[in-house]
Parts: sequence; structure tokens; C-alpha cells
Amino acid sequence: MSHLETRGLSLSFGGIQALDGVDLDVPPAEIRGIIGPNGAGKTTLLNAICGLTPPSAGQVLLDGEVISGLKPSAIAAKGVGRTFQTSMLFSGMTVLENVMTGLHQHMGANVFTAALGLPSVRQEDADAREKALAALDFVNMRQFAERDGGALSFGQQRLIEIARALVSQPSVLLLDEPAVGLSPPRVQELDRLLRRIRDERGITIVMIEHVIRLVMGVCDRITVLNSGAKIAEGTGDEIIANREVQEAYLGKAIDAAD
Ligand SMILES: Nc1ncnc2c1ncn2[C@@H]1O[C@H](COP(=O)(O)OP(=O)(O)OP(=O)(O)O)[C@@H](O)[C@H]1O
Repeated sequence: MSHLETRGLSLSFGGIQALDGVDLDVPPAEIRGIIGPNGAGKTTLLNAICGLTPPSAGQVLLDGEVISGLKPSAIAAKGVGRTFQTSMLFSGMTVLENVMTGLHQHMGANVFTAALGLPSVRQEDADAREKALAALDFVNMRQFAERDGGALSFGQQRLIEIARALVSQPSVLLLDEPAVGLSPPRVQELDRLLRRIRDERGITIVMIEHVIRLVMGVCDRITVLNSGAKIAEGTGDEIIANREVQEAYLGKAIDAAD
């Protein structure tokens, strides 16, 4: 269970202010939705939190400790996992192996010791398999463990990506549009899975999502970005009723019917 905060997070690309002093305070085991029109800075926010694109100003704190400035691998090792907007599964590797890559930064073995086939390395590999199978179980995808990663449907791949992020037992999970391309029944499954991740694992979730029905249904609170700045924060009902949010979405009505 971790408390994630950002303070005054800013980042610009040339002349574009992609993030403009964003303050975020996500208590432990909360599901926080991040919404906003295209180009609002949502993905940039996740990239800044996980260290892929370090902020030019401001801080990211995990349980009160500043983690901005650390390398992405160090931030991941502190317990911040993430998934990406586009599917990133490797074909030519089984689903199980794909999930095991989520442990990569946590495994002690390097290529040299692995090549020697030392007993300690074999033990580490066996442990990794166990953990990966448990993660596949958790997302109800264990039966696909030996399939090729690239052969799964898009929706199945999204679940495997979540398993890959879960395998290293993060305390914070950053999800970039997990419902994109999913059919309504799959979105419902995802809704249930997200609740289980929060309730059974105590993981704090920050989720960018355009599928408003999912955001309104599952998120404890929602933060709205527009032009890199936070313009609103609150429960689903508060966000729907917020005039500034309605104006930001003008022409792309925000409603629960999505
Ligand atoms: N690597 C980059 N180089 C230059 N500009 C970038 C880069 N990444 C993002 N931007 C710009 O920063 C702004 C915010 O982009 P970002 O992708 O964070 O928005 P978003 O809210 O995630 O949008 P979408 O909903 O379309 O995914 C946009 O104007 C975008 O063009």
C-alpha cells in the first residue's frame, strides 16, 4: 500500500507545456482516474511519475520519499509498475515468459551467470516461473501460459500486460488506457479485476482512461487535466457536473453512456 504524490510537476517539450504544475495526492489503495481531452498531458504525467521522462520541475513522492530523479528501473524497484497504451507483448516468447520479463529488473542473475547455469540461477528462474504463474492466475489467464504472446487477441494481451506489471508486486500501478479496444463484457471484467487489485492486493492505481463508463464506475476519485494543468478533481458525479470540465470536453460530450 503506497501513497503517491506529485508536487508542482512540470514538463515542456520545446514550446509545448505538456505538464504545468500538477499536484496529485493519491492515498493508499485508491483507484484514481486521469481524464482529459487528447493532448491534455495524461501520458506525459505517467511518464514523469515512472521516470521515463523526468519532470523539469516539481517532485514525485512515494510514501513521502522523493523518487523523481531516479532512473525508471530504480523507480520500478521501489514499487511503481506500469502498463502502456499500445500492447507491448513480445511474440516469439510464451505468455509465461512475457510475464516473467516483468521480474527482470528484480532478478539478480546477469547474462554471464545465467549462461553458467548455476543452481542459484536455476532456483531464481523456478521462483520467477512460480510468481508469473500466480500473476496469470490472478488475471484468470493461466490457461494461456504456454501460448505465443503475439498470438493472443488484443483484449487478452491487455490482461497479460497487467499480469506482467503485477508480477513484481508493485505498490502503485500506473495504467495507460487499459480498456482501449475492449468489448463491453471485457470492460466489465477489467472493472472487476481493478477492484480486486485494489481490495485484495492493496495496490494504489492511477489509470488514464477514455472509456468513461469504466472511469465513472471504478474510480474512487478522478483528476481532470487540460493543456497540462489540473482543472478539476473529485468523485464521478462531481466531475460530470463540473462546468470547466464540460467546457474542456466541448463537442465531445462527457457522459456515462460511452
Ligand atoms: N516526446 C514528445 N515530444 C514532443 N511533444 C510531446 C512529446 N510527448 C508529448 N508531447 C506533447 O505534449 C502534449 C501532451 O501529450 P500527452 O501524450 O501527454 O497527452 P495525452 O493527454 O496523453 O493525450 P492522448 O489522450 O491523445 O493520449 C501534447 O501536446 C503532445 O503533442
